[in-house]
Amino acid sequence: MRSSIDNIDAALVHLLAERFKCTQRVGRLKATHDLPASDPDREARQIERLRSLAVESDLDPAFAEKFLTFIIDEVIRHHEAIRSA
Ligand SMILES: C=C(O[C@@H]1C=C(C(=O)O)C=C[C@H]1O)C(=O)O
Repeated sequence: MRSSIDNIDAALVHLLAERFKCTQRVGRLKATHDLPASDPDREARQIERLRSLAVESDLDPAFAEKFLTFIIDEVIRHHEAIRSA
């Protein structure tokens, strides 16, 4: 069991690293085109989507929302840092 948990944790880190590579590119585009760091409509759509995927997968939707919000907050922090660099 623990070796599967280790593999899953490694996959999560790799997936997050890929996601942050994409969001860093979005952050650079936003800074270039003078767009705001955060897009609340997109965030709300993503949160709703992830909540319903969580329900389908038998994962607590409140946890899925908390997890995504945690990641998005970090992305916005990166976008603001890119903007003020
Ligand atoms: C990555 C973006 O920037 C922000 C981060 C988001 C995310 O991490 O999913 C979503 C919306 C934005 O607030 C974007 O606008 O697509």
